[in-house]
Amino acid sequence: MLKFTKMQGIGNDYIYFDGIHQNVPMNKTFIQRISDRHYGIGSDGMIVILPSSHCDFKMRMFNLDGSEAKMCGNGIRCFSKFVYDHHLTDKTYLEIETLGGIKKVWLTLDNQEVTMVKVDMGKPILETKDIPCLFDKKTMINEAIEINGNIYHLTSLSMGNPHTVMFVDNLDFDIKKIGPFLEKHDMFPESVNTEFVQVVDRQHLKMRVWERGSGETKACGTGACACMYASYLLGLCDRDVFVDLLGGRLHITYEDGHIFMEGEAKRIFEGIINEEDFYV
Ligand SMILES: N[C@@H](CCC[C@H](N)C(=O)O)C(=O)O
Repeated sequence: MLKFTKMQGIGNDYIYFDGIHQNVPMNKTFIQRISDRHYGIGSDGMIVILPSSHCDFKMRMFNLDGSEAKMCGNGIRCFSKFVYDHHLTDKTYLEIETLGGIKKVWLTLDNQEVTMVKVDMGKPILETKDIPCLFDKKTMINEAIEINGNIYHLTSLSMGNPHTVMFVDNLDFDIKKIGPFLEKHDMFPESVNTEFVQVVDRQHLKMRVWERGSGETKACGTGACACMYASYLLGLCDRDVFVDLLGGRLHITYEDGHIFMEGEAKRIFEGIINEEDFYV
């Protein structure tokens, strides 16, 4: 039997497992089935809390299709609430090992309950070879790219995971027509998360996201950071902005070369499953 907690950060929902006190299966079939919204618990994917040799904890995260990602912004906020609420730590400053590097996290408490979480998301990476993005220039900043006979201006970067950002006049469009196409485009050998961004003013951005491995989600924390940094690079916003996503708002700042993200983290429910039920 496996204990789990379903949590969400502005609507980006994952199933969280304590992998310190129980053995958590991390194979694709199990992840796809528990994440299924009709036959499983239902989520955008799965996140596992693990011990770390040099940090407070280690996070591993998996998308809905079972693929593993190096970082998850909304996930790391809920991860941090999980370890505090489950008494795995009493610290309100944490260092968390991820496949995308060590992330520093600050918890805000209200009546001993974690409500808001701030994360140092690190330095954005622009070099195409490190995103990775197969493009014949060192960076892809507002480059006109032809896709399916249309020209799109893309800015690509890594926030530990790959993102490409496209500016649009409004967010009311059929994301299924373009999201999956960019996700699987040859230009991105490890696939990509795409942010569609509308600039409201210099302190306010709106975005929708098509996530690699999960499709359209209500929010993406690394995506909101990518969207802010791309907008900042192009001179479209200040260093301190609010990003509105379908599921809620994140506060993103750019300080001393690092991106900081702050937002809510919420528990939805807890439960116990029999692993075997998810292989049939
Ligand atoms: N929703 C996440 C990002 C999850 C991983 C992403 N789909 C990828 O494969 O890179 C976030 O909040 O950052």
